[in-house]
Amino acid sequence: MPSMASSNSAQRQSNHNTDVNQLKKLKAEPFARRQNFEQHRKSLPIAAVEKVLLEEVRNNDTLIVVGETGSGKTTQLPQYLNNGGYCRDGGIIGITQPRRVAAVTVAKRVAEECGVALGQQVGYAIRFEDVTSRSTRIKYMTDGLLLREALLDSYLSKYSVIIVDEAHERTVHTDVLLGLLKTVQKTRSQGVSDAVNIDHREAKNGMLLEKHNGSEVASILKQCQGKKLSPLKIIIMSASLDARVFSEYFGGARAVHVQGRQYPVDILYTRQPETDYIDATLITIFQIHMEEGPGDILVFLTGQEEIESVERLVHERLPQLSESKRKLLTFPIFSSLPSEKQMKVFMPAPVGFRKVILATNIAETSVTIPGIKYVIDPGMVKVRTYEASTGIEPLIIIKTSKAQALQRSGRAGREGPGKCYRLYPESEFDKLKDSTTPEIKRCNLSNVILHLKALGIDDIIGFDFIEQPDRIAIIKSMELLFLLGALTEESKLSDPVGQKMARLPLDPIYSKALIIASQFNCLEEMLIVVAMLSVESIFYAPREKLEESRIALKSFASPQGDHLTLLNENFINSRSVKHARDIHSQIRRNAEQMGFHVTSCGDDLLPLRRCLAASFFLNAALKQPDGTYRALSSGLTVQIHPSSVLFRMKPDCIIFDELVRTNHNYIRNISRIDYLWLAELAPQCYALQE
Ligand SMILES: Nc1ncnc2c1ncn2[C@@H]1O[C@H](COP(=O)(O)OP(=O)(O)OP(=O)(O)O)[C@@H](O)[C@H]1O
Repeated sequence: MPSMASSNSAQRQSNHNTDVNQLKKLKAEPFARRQNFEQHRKSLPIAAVEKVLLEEVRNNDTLIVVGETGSGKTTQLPQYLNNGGYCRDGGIIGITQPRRVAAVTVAKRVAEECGVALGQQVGYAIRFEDVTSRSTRIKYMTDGLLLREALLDSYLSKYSVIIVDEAHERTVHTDVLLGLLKTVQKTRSQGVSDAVNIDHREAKNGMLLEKHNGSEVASILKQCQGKKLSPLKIIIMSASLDARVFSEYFGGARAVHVQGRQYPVDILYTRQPETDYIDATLITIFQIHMEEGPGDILVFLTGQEEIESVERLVHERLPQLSESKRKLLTFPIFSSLPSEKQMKVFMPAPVGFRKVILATNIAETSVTIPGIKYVIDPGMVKVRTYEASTGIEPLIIIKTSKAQALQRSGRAGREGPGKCYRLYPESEFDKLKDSTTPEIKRCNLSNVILHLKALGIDDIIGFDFIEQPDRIAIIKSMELLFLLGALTEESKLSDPVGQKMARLPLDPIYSKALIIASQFNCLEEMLIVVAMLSVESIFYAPREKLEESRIALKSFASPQGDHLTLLNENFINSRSVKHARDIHSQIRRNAEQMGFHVTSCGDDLLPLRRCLAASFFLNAALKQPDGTYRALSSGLTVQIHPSSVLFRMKPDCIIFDELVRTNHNYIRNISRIDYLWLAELAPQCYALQE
């Protein structure tokens, strides 16, 4: 027995030792990690100018910071400002990113560097996802989200500093935000203390009271009352930005250049132009895999279809390699991929495997994807354009700008030296445009106008944009909003339609469809349709099995059209379906918060089609004798896309969701409607002639 006891005690002793050792290890691990982070932070080029930067921010209300990719701007500057006292008195440092994935991953990284739980001192907020708390002092977010916040608090009063990151991308949100920040800064520096006025104004136009319940309104008013607004510091940041444009816009603001990059990136060009960049991409992937040392590969492609096709081709070719060389894993990332799938690219590859990330320009700026050593850049990008004369928004594939090429190569060289393979000759690089045409110059402006109107900015043409959008585009977009009932004849936001549309984070036509559906008692169905329309096609039709997939689609096609077919739950592309489900639950929550009644029209889907006619009436088309269609508002001759269930049926009158321009003007997502409904449901557009 004693021996037992002694053995037990020996066992206990040994357990105790193990526990203590484990505890020591546990304590030591974060300590070692923190030391690593400290070392890493000190080694970044920006660290050498920390003091200078703080001094510049102190002396200037607006500052432009330009530095090479990976120099530490996005992750470090907010931390410097926090340490420099800019969060005293509860102020928040807000950093905007053009893309959700950057906001999320950078926030995670900075929380780790600061040794805090994500959502505490460091957090992020993106559409429908808020990972912040009362203690958050450094907040990463999308530029679109900050614009939405401005609807609630016109002075952005909780922010002491706002950093607009990747400003060179000139997304439409960035441009609108810059204009707004300029006004906010001016007002705040005039020392406006009567913040209650903002809330009265908002309460008057019904926004604030609708958005919050009574107690929230009271608490917001309390926060604002008597609080003197502090001046707002604005920092505009990018690696490849034309500092002069921003400096001029902000009245000659100072620009600071952060010199140096962390690791070199070798840029390689092809000798000749490539005729097929997909094929060249595949060859380069395998060449790197066979000939180069360890390190993951990041490939830039133009969209989901291209990514999925390269993914398939890589997998088809892999079996031709020797067993030991087959350890290659592909990971796609594009904006309509659900976030948890997007996050997979940030996970390390299993030991011995090489990761190939197939990305759109979503991974072009701000992000650090651990493990990336090689970047393949075919030099192409897909952009949406806008033709004001016809109101159509074709997606086209164009060459990248120099700024984009630099950003892409900058995704390597972040953890060690890297290589970037540009799949075009060097002489071509010299011919590229310096920067991308700002989105505001090539997009439908109806969302922007709706937003500005909701912010109380009525004079859109007179708004101080960094670059004025095309006047005709403004007028056309206002016309569209008027026809949708969002604007009054005096061009004011209508109440309640315009107010509600401004609050729904959707394309105005989709918002309108939801509003009407709540009146037609088919919101349940319309929420599904809108969610499905918000993702890339849920139907998967590989080129080599086109006929088979068409037969499969037929089995659940609705003779009334594609919108009703979307309701039949025959989900095929699980990725898109998952994403559509997420969007569905988000917009449903949104609609419920706004007091919409989510009811179903049951088996009789007639109200849903009438509702589609009442919201998509600007996209109505009539069959012509030769089987093509004439789009009623633009007068364009269009054709039903072969993927539509109505491709062969060809009804007399239809509405469509999208026009895609290839060698034809194809329309997609189509529903059969009755011609007479147009005059009945959209008389503002189709009054019947006596
Ligand atoms: N998630 C991460 N994992 C590993 N290292 C990271 C991560 N995020 C940042 N880093 C490291 O921190 C460095 C600085 O990143 P940061 O995003 O601050 O640079 P930046 O100057 O803003 O670059 P860019 O202009 O490309 O956005 C990176 O080069 C990388 O070494």
